[in-house]
Amino acid sequence: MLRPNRPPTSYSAAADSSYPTYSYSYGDYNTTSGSRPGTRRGTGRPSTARPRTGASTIARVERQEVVCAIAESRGISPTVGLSFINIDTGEAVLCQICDSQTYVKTLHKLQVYGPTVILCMSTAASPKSKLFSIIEESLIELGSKLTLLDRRYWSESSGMDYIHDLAFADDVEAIKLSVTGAYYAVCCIAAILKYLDLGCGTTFAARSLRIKFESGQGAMLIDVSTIRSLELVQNLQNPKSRDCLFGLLNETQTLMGARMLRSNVLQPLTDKETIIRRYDAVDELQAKEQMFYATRGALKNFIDADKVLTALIIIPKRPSIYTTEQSINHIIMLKAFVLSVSTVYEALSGARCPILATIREICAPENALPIQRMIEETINEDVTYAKQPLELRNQRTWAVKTGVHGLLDVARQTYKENMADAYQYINELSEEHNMKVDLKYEPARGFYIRISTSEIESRDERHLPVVFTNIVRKKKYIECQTLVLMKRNLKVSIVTSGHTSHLDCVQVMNAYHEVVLCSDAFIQEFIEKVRCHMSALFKMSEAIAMLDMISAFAHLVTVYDYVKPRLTDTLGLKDARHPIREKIMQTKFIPNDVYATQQCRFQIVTGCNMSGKSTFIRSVALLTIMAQIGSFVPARSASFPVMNQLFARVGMDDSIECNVSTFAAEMREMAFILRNIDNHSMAIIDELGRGTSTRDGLAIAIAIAEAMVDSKALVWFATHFRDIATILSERNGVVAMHLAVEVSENDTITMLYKAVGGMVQQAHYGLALASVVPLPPSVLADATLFAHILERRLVQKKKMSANVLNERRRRLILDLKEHLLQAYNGSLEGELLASWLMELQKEFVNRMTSINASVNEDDVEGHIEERDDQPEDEGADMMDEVSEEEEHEDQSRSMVSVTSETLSSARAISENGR
Ligand SMILES: Nc1ncnc2c1ncn2[C@@H]1O[C@H](COP(=O)(O)OP(=O)(O)OP(=O)(O)O)[C@@H](O)[C@H]1O
Repeated sequence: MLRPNRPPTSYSAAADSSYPTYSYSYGDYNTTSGSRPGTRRGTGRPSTARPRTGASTIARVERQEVVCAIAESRGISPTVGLSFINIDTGEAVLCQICDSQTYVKTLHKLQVYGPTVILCMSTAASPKSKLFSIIEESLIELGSKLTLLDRRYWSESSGMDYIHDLAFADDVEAIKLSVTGAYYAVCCIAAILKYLDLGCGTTFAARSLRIKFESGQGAMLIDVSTIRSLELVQNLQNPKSRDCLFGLLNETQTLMGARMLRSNVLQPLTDKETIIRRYDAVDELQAKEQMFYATRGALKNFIDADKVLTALIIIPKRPSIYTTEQSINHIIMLKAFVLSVSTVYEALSGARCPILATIREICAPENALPIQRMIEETINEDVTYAKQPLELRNQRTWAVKTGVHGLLDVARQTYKENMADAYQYINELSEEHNMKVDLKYEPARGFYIRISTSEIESRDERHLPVVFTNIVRKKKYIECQTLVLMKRNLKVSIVTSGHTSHLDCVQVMNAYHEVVLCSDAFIQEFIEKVRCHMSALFKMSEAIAMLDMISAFAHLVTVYDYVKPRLTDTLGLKDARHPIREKIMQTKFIPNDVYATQQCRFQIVTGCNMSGKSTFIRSVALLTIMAQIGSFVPARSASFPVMNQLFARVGMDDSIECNVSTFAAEMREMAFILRNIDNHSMAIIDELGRGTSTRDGLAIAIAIAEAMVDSKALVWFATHFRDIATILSERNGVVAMHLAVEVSENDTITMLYKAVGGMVQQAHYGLALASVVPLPPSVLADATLFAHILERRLVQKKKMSANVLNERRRRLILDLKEHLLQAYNGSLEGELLASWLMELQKEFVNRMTSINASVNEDDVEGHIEERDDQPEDEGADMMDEVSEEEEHEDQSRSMVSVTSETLSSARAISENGR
C-alpha cells in the first residue's frame, strides 16, 4: 500500500536543500544476508557467535517506522542521550543513560525500540567516536540505517520548545520536570523532530504526541546475545516459528497488546510493586471466569488504535489525495475503537485490583462518549471503511451527514443527480446488450466498464459489441470504455484537476468540485476537534494494551497450569518446567526443583550428555523473565528475587560459518559478562571452555567461575568438566548438582531429567553415548583404556588440604547464619521455632565434628597415596598434562577464616529466636 509522508529510508539532501545531511552507505547492506562475520569492537559480545537470520535477529510484532537520535558526553562512564519517535504509533521516548565503555545499555535500548533510522551527529563520524563505531557495527543486527546530521540540530532549547508544543496538555509540566537535567535526551528529540519536519515533511499536531521519559533504571537489562540465545522473541532454528518465549506468551488479541508484551519480554520490570500489581490483576482475571471471558470477548477485533490515532495527529506538509481519502477511514476506525472501549468497561465491572480498576476507569463512558457523539453527529452511520477507489470516492462524497454543512448538502444534491445519469447509462447498456456490465472507477483512469468473460460468447473479447472500445483483457475480466463514458471522464478529470472551464458541463464539474472541497475541509476541521481528545484516546489505547497483555497471562494460567510467583530474597521453585519445551514435547516433561540464595548462589550443573542440563538452566532464566513481566510461571510454587541483569552464554552453534572463532567469541562474551555482572544479576553459562584445548579450557572455566562466585550473582554453570565441580564445590556459595540418570546392568543409560545434589557419578557417560552412536569397536576400546589411565592418575594426586577443611568449616558457619536469619525473618514461632533451632544446632555440631574428624583420615589417606607406586601404563604420558591440572586446585581455593563477628551475630540471633 502506498505510504506517503513516511521518512525516506535513506534521506536525500534533495528533500530540502537547506537541510544538510551526509550520505552514508550503510543502508546498502543486505540486512537479511546474515553472513557478515565480524566482531563488535568494544561491545564485548561477539557477532560471530551465531548466524544472523533476519533484518534484525529479533522478530518484531511488525516492522515499524522508528526514528532515533543519539548524543553523548564522553568520559570514563559516558552519559548517552537517546530519543525515539515511533511514526506508526505516535510515541516519543526520551532516555538518558549513564553507560559503561561497552555501551551495553545504549545497545539494549536500540535493540528494544528497533529504530529504522539512527541519527548521529556528523562530528561523531570524523574522527569516529567509540559509540559511533559500536553503532556502525551493530547496524545489520539492528536492521537500521545511519544518517548523519549537522550538530546544530541537537538543540536543547528547541527540544524543550517541541516538548512544550507537542506533549499532551495534561502531561506537559510533568514531562518538562522529568527531563530537567536530561540535556542529551532533550537535544535528541529536537534532532528527530527537525529531521521529520525538514527531511520528510512530517509534523505532529500540537498537544498530540505521547512523550515519555525513561530513566536507565526500572528495567532488567538483557543484552542482545542473551535475547537471542534464550530465544526470547525469535526461534533460532525457524524464525517464523512461535516456539520462543514471546510466541508462547503472545495470547494477546490486539496489536497494541502484542507490542506491549514484546517490549516487556525484552525489558522486564524491576519495580517490585508494579510486578506485584500485575500478579494481582492476572490473579483476579483468571479467578473470575465471567470477567475473563467477557474481557477476551471485548478485546476481539480491536483495531490497531495506536496506528489510527497516530495517523490523525500527523500533519503532512504536502497532503496527497491518499491522505485526504484515508482521513474518513481513520474516523470510521476511531469510531469502531471508542465503541469497543465501552465493551471493555462493561466487561471489567466488579474489578477490584488497582490495575483492572484503573483500566476500567480510563475506558469509562464519560471518556469515550464525547468522541463517539462527535463522530455520530457528523459522519453518516452507514459509511463504512473503504478500500476500492470508487468506494473511497463515494465515501468522500457522502461521509458527512446531511444537515451538518449547508453548502455541502446543496453541492451533493447536484452531484447526485449527475451521477445518477452515469448509473442509468450503465443500466441501459446492460439491458441493451443483455450482459452484466459493472461501472468501475480509478483516480487515474476515471470511470470504466468491467465485464466478466463469462458474459461474452466463447469468452472472446472480439465478440463484444462495437460500442465498447479501448478493450483490455485482465484474467477473467474485460475492461473497456464507451464514448459516452470517456466524455464523462473528461468532465470529471477536468473537475478534479481544478479546471472549471469546460464548455458543456460546467454545472457538473462545479458541483463535484464543491462537494470534494467542502467535504475535505469539513473533515479536516473535524479531525482538529478530535485532536483535543488525543490524550484520553492514547490513554485508552494503552489501557487496552495492558489489559490485553494481562488477559493473555491469565489465559496461560488456565491453559498451562501456571502458578503465581512471590517476590522474596530467595529463588525457590517447586516442580518448575521449561515453558516452551513442555509445550512442544510429545512426552511428559519432568519438572525440577530449584533453590538459590547467597549461600548457594553458584550452582555447578553436571550430567551426562542429553540429560537435560541446558533445559534445566534455561528454564530458570525463562521463568525469571516471566515472573518479572508479571506473568505466572510453570511450576507448583515459585519465589524469585528481583534481578536487574540477566546474562546467558548458552547453546553455541557449531556451524562452519559461525565457528570462525568460536573460542574468541566465547571469551568476548564472557569478558562482557564479567565486566557487568553484580550481586543483582543472574547468569546461565553452558559448556564454557570447550572451544580450546581441554587443559586451557578447564583452567579458563575455573578462573571465570571463581570470578563469578565473587560477583555474588546467581549463576547456573552447566559443564562436562567434572573437575570444576570437584575444585569449586568447597567454596562458599557453591553447590554441585547433576541431572540424574539410571544405569542398567548392560550399561545402558536412562535419562531421568531430575536435578539432584552432588556431582555426576557416571565417569564414562561420554563413552556410553559413543557406543550407542556407535564408534568402531577398536576406537571405543582405546578410548576406554585411556579413560581408565587418566582416572587412576587423578586419584593418585587427590589429597585433602587444610585450605579445603577451612573452607568447609567456613561454609558450614555461613550456612548456619543464613538459616538463622531465615528463621528470624520467617513465620515460625514458639515451640516450633525452638525445636527447629535445636535440630539446626544438632546438625551443625554433627557436621562440624565430621569435618574435624576427616583431618586425621585425610592425613592417613594422603600418606598411603604418596607411597602407592603405580606402574607406568601405556599412554600415561599423554595423560600427564591433564593430571597436572589438579595441582592448580589448591591455588583456586582461598583461605578464609571465620570471623568471631559472624559467630557472635549468629549466636545473638539464635538466642533471640529462643
Ligand atoms: N525435564 C525434562 N523432561 C523431559 N525431557 C527433557 C527434560 N529436559 C531435557 N529433556 C529432553 O532431553 C533433551 C536434551 O536436553 P538438553 O539439551 O538440555 O541436554 P544436555 O544435558 O544439555 O545435553 P548436552 O550435554 O549433550 O548438551 C531435550 O531435547 C529434551 O527433549
